Amino acid sequence: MGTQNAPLRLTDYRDLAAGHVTRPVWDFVDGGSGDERTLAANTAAYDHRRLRPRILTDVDKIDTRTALFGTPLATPIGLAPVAYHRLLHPEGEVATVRGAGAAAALTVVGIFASRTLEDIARAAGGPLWLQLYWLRRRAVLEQLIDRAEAAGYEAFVVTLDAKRIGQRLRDMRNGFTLPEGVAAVNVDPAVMAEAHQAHEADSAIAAHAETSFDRALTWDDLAWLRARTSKPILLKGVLTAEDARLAAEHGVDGIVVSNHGGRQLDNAVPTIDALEECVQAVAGTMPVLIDGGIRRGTDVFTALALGASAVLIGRPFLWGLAAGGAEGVTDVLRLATSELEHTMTLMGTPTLADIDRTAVRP
Ligand SMILES: Cc1cc2nc3c(=O)[nH]c(=O)nc-3n(C[C@H](O)[C@H](O)[C@H](O)COP(=O)(O)O)c2cc1C
Ligand SMILES: O=C(O)C(=O)c1ccccc1
Repeated sequence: MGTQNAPLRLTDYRDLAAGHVTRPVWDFVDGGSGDERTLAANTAAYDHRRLRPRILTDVDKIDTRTALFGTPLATPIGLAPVAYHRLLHPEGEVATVRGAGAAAALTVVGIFASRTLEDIARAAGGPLWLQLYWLRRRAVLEQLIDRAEAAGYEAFVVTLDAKRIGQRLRDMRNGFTLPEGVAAVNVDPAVMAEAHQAHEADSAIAAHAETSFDRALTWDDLAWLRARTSKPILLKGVLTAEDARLAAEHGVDGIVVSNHGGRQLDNAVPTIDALEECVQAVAGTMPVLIDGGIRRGTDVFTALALGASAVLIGRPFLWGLAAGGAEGVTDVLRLATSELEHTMTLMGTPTLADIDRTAVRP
């Protein structure tokens, strides 16, 4: 009676979303790089993790609240930075943050957002962070940092696993280009125009990175960013203990264990398998977030048990956005959080602080 198609799990939103976007947009969102091995491995790596539930603990009340850098969050599940939300919904990032706000969840807005940082901030009901790619034109970065701070963005996430854009065969075959009216409106148009001229033949996405990203960047350059903001800085795309340790040594405030949702280096390690060595390397000195392949409350739980402070979801919220705009995003976040609550109840861990390494079989 009309409820047969009601989504009961995050992946049900995938089916709903498919009918709302064109084939090239679907492929851009759904696809990964190379043979999509890491894309598949991110979710598969959760399949064989086994949980160790405890009995006779008081789970009458379940509490998923947490905080990052002093900002309270209703849920440890936030939204990963994604370019061009207007590919999925006419309101784009404005709808996304309205939806996230209704769930009091964190949104990491992408540098290639398709709405202005200020419009997004006005629509937001929850905390916002801004993701940056390290553009060769540092003046553009500087301007973005100032604008973001003025608009109330609370932290910066620098994505470092995209020195070049991964070899995304689906986009190459589709000759993927941005539809009319979808653009990276926060980045100096000159940066984008340069990219366009230089690499007309590539997918529109690969073209950006080819000319505008700074591939010569090293650890020493982080001092430049550190000097430009007193807000927390997180590095996204860390997959090894070595780099987690270097991040801690270079004065950043957090890391995001990520392989870019299997869209960059194919055969990169699944993120849940990389998490523990990164957590050990920073030894409690900073929050460690993780993204990639999280599709279930049990996946969120596993990541928290292995030491993550919070998790980010990418494609699942895009499915919600495509299928139902702001409400769809809220629904996805609520469903994921209620699955986490369900897992916490059955695991015997009433608060996030009760979840530890012993909850997952080695
Ligand atoms: C369509 C799409 C666009 C993305 N754009 C960006 C981006 O601009 N910057 C970034 O740091 N990560 C980007 N990502 C990667 C996400 O931040 C995140 O790492 C990934 O989606 C997590 O995996 P999941 O989709 O399996 O949850 C993008 C991912 C997707 C699916
Ligand atoms: O598609 C992506 O994953 C991504 O990170 C990106 C990079 C450059 C421009 C647009 C998106």
